[in-house]
Amino acid sequence: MYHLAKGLYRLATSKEEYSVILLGLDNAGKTTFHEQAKSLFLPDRPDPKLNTVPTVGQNVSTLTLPDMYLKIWDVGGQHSLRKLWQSYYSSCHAIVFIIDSTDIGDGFLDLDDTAAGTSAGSSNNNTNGSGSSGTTGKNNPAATSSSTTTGRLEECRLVLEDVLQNSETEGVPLLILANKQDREDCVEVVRIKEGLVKKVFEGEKASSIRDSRVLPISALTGTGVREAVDWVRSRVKWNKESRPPVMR
Ligand SMILES: Nc1nc2c(ncn2[C@@H]2O[C@H](COP(=O)(O)OP(=O)(O)OP(=O)(O)O)[C@@H](O)[C@H]2O)c(=O)[nH]1
Ligand SMILES: [Mg+2]
Repeated sequence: MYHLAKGLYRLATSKEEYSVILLGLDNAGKTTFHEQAKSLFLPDRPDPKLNTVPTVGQNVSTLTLPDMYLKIWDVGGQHSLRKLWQSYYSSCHAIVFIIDSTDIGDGFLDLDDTAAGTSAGSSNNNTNGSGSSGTTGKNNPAATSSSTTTGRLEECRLVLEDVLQNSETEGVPLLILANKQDREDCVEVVRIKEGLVKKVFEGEKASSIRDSRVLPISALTGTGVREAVDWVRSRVKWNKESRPPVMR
């Protein structure tokens, strides 16, 4: 009788739990984003700790959303730590890839384009982002020149491609966050979509076309963090047949 009652109680009170991993180069803003998400969605609404230090190892928290628990894995992005990421792939339900929009030059891989003789043409993916639908003078693609410094754009591309090419991430929803949009020197989200993201998706195997989106955020001010969590929430549910949640 006790076991039956316990079982019924568990059934009535349990929720689906999904896991999301935060990836991106070191200094991209993963831990800052994680802090803001915790302050919005942990039951005790803690103040975000914004004086972060580089992550070695992992920070984990479980956000409480109305219809699920969302477990966040915030891992270190330093070069030597990236090989550890793959151990999370098979159990994650979504990937959030965070980009420092102030450390990617002008946002276009123009040297690569010139060498390969390609342009950012139509790509075979369903990436659809939000944000402004035009470019400003400050980020006008026409102003691109091969002498423009590209920051860590190429590194970012290679790392993102490596994540997407791993068979264990196939079909997993991907949210790309163009972070640090509060800064004057940031590259706009539309440009990141048209440059880096389009390029990466052009290389993706047709079989692994995934649900994806690019959103602008400022992890430091918290702008866009709620929308990012909302997107992940809806997509892990849509994808639950491929990657079922655990009950908790
Ligand atoms: N201006 C601005 N600075 C930010 C933003 N997000 C993060 N930063 C700063 O960027 C630096 C790195 O942030 P972290 O969150 O520690 O970066 P990380 O991706 O966790 O770095 P690793 O743990 O080394 O992989 C810190 O100085 C943050 O304050 C943002 O949206 N705007
Ligand atoms: Mg960190």
